[in-house]
Amino acid sequence: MGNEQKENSNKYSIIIPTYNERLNIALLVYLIFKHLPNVNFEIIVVDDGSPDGTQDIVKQLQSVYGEDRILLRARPKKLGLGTAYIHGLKHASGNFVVIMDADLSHHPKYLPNFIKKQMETGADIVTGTRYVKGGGVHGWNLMRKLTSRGANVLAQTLLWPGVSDLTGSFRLYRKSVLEDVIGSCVSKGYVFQMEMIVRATRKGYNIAEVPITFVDRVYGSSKLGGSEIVEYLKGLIYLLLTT
Ligand SMILES: Nc1nc2c(ncn2[C@@H]2O[C@H](COP(=O)(O)OP(=O)(O)O[C@H]3O[C@H](CO)[C@@H](O)[C@H](O)[C@@H]3O)[C@@H](O)[C@H]2O)c(=O)[nH]1
Repeated sequence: MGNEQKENSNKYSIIIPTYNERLNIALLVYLIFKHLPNVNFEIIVVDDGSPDGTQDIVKQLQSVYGEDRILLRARPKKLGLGTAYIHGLKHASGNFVVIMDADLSHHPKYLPNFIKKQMETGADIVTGTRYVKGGGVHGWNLMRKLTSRGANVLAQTLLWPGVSDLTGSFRLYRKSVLEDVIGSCVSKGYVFQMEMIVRATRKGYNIAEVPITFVDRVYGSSKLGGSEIVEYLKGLIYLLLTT
């Protein structure tokens, strides 16, 4: 980004929810620092008492990078993705907030694109999308691809949000916008991503998109199960009736 980064006086709070991400978190943090050399940012890890000892690794990373650059805001047990973001947001000191997964499926190499896009467009939200030219998904089996595609097509058809990827979570928000929208969200699990973006469009916020390729995790396993799919369908009906 060259000169643009030097002129960028914003601060970015990167919120990373973790549950059993011991094998991924160090590489992720390394890559974030590598790809944002001239950017003012903090990383906020919201760990839900991961039994694999994710917090021990985060503490080691704090000793390397500093507790002002990596904040650990733990919760005692697994309480869901939506509330993990809310928890992280409470501790964010930046005027922009990035939300991304810990498992490297959201590659930090895209972070400069999010920042550049926001600065060029003045958007309130920049959302990573797998479903435009230049974006994609790598490493999912057919069932997972169909689930994601189906969830998006269903939501596009019923809710008309004008955003191509409703269920992705790699996003940059103006902090004030995130605080405003998050307060009206009721979802706690994965459906939270869709609710956020639908409510933001209904409130008239300006949303830009950047293509990303989502690469399935190498280490650990997805926490997306059948119960999350049922919750998604319930959430979709709820949004249909209330927005
Ligand atoms: N703190 C906390 N973190 C959690 C929890 N559940 C999951 N996470 C963390 O949230 C991130 C995403 O979890 P995954 O289980 O890896 O998600 P996924 O199945 O790959 O789903 C991804 O893609 C979906 C779209 O297809 C997204 O909807 C979803 O948010 C996520 O980005 C990871 O960093 C994981 O450790 C929780 O209850 N609490």
